[in-house]
Amino acid sequence: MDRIRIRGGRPLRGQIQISGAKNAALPLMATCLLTDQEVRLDNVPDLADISTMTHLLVQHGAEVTTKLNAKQRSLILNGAGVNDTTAPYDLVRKMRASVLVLGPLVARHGQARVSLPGGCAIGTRPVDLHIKALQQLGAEIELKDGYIVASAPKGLTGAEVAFPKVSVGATENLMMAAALAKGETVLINAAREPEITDLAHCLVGMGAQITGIGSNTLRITGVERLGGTTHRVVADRIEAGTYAMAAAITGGELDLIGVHHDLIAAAASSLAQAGVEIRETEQGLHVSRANRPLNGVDVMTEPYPGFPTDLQAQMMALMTTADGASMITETIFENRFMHVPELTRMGASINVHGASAMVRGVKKLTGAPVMATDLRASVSLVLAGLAAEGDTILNRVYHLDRGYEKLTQKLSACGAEIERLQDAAAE
Ligand SMILES: CC(=O)N[C@H]1[C@@H](OP(=O)(O)OP(=O)(O)OC[C@H]2O[C@@H](n3ccc(=O)[nH]c3=O)[C@H](O)[C@@H]2O)O[C@H](CO)[C@@H](O)[C@@H]1O
Ligand SMILES: C=C(OP(=O)(O)O)C(=O)O
Repeated sequence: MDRIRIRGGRPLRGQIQISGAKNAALPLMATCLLTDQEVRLDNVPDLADISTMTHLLVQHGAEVTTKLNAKQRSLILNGAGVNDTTAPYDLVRKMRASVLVLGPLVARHGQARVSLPGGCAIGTRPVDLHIKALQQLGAEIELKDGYIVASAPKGLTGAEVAFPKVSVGATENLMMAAALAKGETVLINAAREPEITDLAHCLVGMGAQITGIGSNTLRITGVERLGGTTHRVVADRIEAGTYAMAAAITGGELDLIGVHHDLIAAAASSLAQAGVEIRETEQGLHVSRANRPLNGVDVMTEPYPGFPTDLQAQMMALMTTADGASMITETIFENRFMHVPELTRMGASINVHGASAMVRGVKKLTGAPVMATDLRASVSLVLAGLAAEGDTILNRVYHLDRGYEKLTQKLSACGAEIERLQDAAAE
């Protein structure tokens, strides 16, 4: 298995092009199941999760073609030939976002058999909200042999759905299903993440009728059929936030190209409180901590527009070297502190009490062999390695391949000493 070796201590300087968002591209790809016309997605990142979603859609009978040019990667998806409504365990277990095919399949094909995703390193992650809400739209659903078996032979009917808890995936699944249901669906307490807004705009491009986009109440009037569209995937705010924190932890400065301040407002505000300068430029954002101290700040994860859980591990890595203490509270997932023991092995001082971690800044981190069990925990160790004295060897690099396009190339172009060691070369 590949590893990454980092020799820390070099401030990052330069430009990083921010890729299209994984968490926007995945639901956008599922929209091809709603129509027999072509959906073209531009600015799609080259990631393992995108390949997994491609395999799943092809397994359903969709055609997926990749088009590359110097500037971007596009996918052309065609769901005209969809003839298999099963999402098998082997693909769903690799990537939980596979459950996003459930709503489109049952809405357009009247049936779906989707493996239950199960838990993962960050928590139990049930899909009860997806199931209950689809039942409210008239789908008959039973759980059988580890699968969600859904049917709606006469189609779905719009309804008022009040989510008891904010869920990104459930909002996305229901938005796609409701777009083809009869009559009006109202989604109350819907998630408002930029990836949801992006999906809504794409659906509108396909002919869906949606109002309240960007708010927590979405009104969707179903249409008989949806058509094709061309849509550009929104910039990856989590990738941008990660590189902003990489600039900060190394005491460097970076230009992040292609991202807007609004997308990372909560993280930018925490970084500003910590003493990091962030300003908008014509092309994106300039992030700088050159020659400035870093202060400890308290952070609590919340649904958008709050501080994103997907940046919690990276923020914690940053806080390990701040002046003073920082309290980091995770409210979205029950088990998202898997990075703590590894950061501690690199010299960090962190005590976890339930959902909160008290981080006391230390003068320096030291390199170590480390590994993590999920994507963002893994990248937090990369950030720690960039700042640490000596060498860090990161194992289980496949987690990073799920969510960071060209990670080592982007960082080394900005002066990081980082390389990927392939199998045999790995120590
Ligand atoms: C592919 C993708 O976009 N993944 C993101 C998405 O995941 P995902 O869509 O899985 O996350 P949700 O917003 O659904 O989860 C939020 C919370 O609700 C709970 N829950 C969710 C559904 C459900 O049916 N029942 C239930 O109890 C979850 O266990 C979790 O505690 O949003 C998360 C929260 O911003 C991000 O960390 C993930 O990166
Ligand atoms: C948790 C994440 O992804 P997923 O929901 O696909 O596991 C993530 O992107 O940090």
